[in-house]
This record gives sequence, structure tokens and C-alpha cells, in this order.
Amino acid sequence: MRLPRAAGLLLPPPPSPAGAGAALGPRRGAARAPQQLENKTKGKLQRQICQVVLDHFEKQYTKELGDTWTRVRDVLTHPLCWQHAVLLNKFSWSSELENTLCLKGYRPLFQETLPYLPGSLKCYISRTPRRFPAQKHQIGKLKEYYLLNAASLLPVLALEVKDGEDVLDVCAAPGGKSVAMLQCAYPGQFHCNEYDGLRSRWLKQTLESFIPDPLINSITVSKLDGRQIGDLNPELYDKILVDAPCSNDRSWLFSSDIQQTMLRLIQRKELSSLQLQLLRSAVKALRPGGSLVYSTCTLSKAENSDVINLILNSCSNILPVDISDMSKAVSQEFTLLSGTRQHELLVLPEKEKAWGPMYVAKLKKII
Ligand SMILES: C[S@@+](CC[C@H](N)C(=O)[O-])C[C@H]1O[C@@H](n2cnc3c(N)ncnc32)[C@H](O)[C@@H]1O
Repeated sequence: MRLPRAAGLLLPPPPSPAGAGAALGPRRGAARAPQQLENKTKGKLQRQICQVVLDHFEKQYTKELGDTWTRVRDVLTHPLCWQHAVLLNKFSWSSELENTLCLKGYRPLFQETLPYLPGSLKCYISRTPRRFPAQKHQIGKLKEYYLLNAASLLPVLALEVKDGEDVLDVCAAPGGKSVAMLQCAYPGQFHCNEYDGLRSRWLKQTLESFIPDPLINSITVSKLDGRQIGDLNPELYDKILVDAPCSNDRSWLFSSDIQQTMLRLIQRKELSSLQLQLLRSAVKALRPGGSLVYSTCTLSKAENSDVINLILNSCSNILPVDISDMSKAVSQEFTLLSGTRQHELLVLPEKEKAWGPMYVAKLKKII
């Protein structure tokens, strides 16, 4: 089955292996073939930046982020400096894998004390942008690790899922954050939802690749419009993740279909309204006393703090939750936008810390 690429957890193609052509040796006459092969490979790997999107972002993010945007743009437009993290699967743990990672220069991502960091959540990163090979799906065999943008773990850590809690992942495909939550705790009910049919199949396949049998049977996977879940399942969950559909700055910058790109840019304004509706639905689905985390992988203020302000100003039973202790604890590994409020953070990609963009906000329901 050929599956679409992930939104939010996508990684760039790996850097071209050094000297790929040269490795074939210096035979005269044959010299052009490896060079051509190398150029062809490079061509595939060096994806084209979509100028329309870059111009659009340039205008908006210069206004919103000032000089910071220039540094972020330098990372976003150079996939060869993008990094990836290796999230270990506790259900298929291998000491050999950890040894290999260490030998290859990887180290554990979280070395500081965080307000919430279950020992079972293990993630390795490398300073250099090399890519660890992805594992193929094999029927009957669990995968040992998941490759992801390390910032994708921050919404999961902010949610603080504990054993026995009823959890909903509203926009779950391809499933990276669902898998990460299941590394942290054994929820009572775990409900993963994805509206898009194809992506929902992808989500199922991710869960089957990482989660063992008795546990996978207790997970509900649905294909609902997340905007309806609040009415269908009112006050059912202790913890909810709304990892919303968003502009996805990283992948939009490399769009190759100009018509689709123009349409996306025109429809971009409507994303905030969809995000707000998903949040309102999540608020309904939350039990009093429960909490939710909202996240996106865009820098856009309209899709981040503006959406959170709207929900805070329109729902009297919703309060912001202070996540500044977590922000402080992760500030060694992630570059965070300064001046955000205590209930939110924005990860800015930077050289050698090329994680994000990732916006995270935490809210709780009081009655
Ligand atoms: C940012 S991605 C989620 C990534 C996922 N949480 C992960 O970590 O792998 C957002 C997802 O929301 C889905 N989506 C879009 N509209 C939706 C809706 N109305 N209800 C539920 N999901 C929706 C998209 O198809 C997309 O898969």
C-alpha cells in the first residue's frame, strides 16, 4: 500500500551519502556514470523551494517574528541541515539498538529533569543531520523505533497522560504522537481519531507496527470529523490532544504542485476557523477537571495563540495551564520563542537544533 506523507512529523530526504559516486572507483571512461548518478540522486534529494510560499511566509513571518524569521528561514529552506530523532518502542526494546545509536553519536534527548518524563519514554538525537534508516512494516513484527521531529514530543509531554486515564487523540494520523503517548502510560480508554480515510489506514498500520496485541485491542480507532466528537462523546475523556491540521510550514515550502499551493494559500485563512471548531469540540468531550493540549507545526500566530485566545475568551469553563516549567527544562535542547505566555510555547528551528516549528498550548476544563 502506498501511503501519503506525514503532516507534522515529516522528515526531509536524507543527506546524500558523501562520495557516493567516487566509491565506484576512478575508472577512466566510466567516470561520468557515477557522476551522473550522483547528480541524479542529489537532484531527487535537493527538493525545490516553492517561491510563492516563501514570498508569502516572508511577508507574514517578518511581521510576526522580525529578525528571528531570517534565522528560522535559513533552517527551513535547507533540508540538508534538518535533523530527526529516534523514538524507541518500549514494546520492542533492544539493547543492541541503543548501543548502535550511541556508537553512531546519538544521545538521549531529555537529560534535564522535566515536570513529566516517564522513564519508559526514550528518544535519541544526534547533533548532525544524518538520518537513521527507517524500518519497514513487517506483519507479525513490531518496529523498534519511530523517526520524528523531536519537537513532536513536547505536546505529548505537556499532556502528562497517566495510567488508567481516558485519552482522545482527535487528529491522530499518521500516529507518531499516539505511539509516543503509549510509551508514556497505559491509558484506560485510548481513542485515536482521523477524519481522512487514507490517513486513517496509515494510522492503523502505525499502531499495528508499534503496539502489541492485548493493548492494541483496547485502542479505538475512528474516522470521525473531529468537530463532531464533542457532541458524540460529551465529557468522556480526562486528556485530549488536538494536534490540528495546519499550514505545516516545513512541507509547504517544498510544495511541487503550484495549483494546489495557490489553493492552500487562499484557503489558509480558513484553517483558524477549523482549528477553533476542533478545539470547541474537544472542550465538550473533556470531563470537568480534564486537560487538553493544542499543537500545530506552523509559526503562524493566526493558527496558534490567536486560536487559543479565542477559545479562552469564549469558554468560561476553560483556563490556561502553566507549562513554563516544562519550557525552562527543555530550553537547552529546543530554541523557544521568547515573550510567549505561560500556557504556551513555540519551538523555532535553529542550526543544530533544527526542531519544530511546533506550537504547544495547554488548557483545562474547570466545570
Ligand atoms: C498535524 S496532522 C496530525 C499528526 C499526528 N497527530 C501525528 O502525530 O502523527 C493533522 C491531521 O488532522 C487530520 N484532520 C483534518 N481535518 C480533520 C477533522 N475535521 N477531524 C479530524 N482530523 C482531521 C488531517 O488529515 C491530519 O492527518
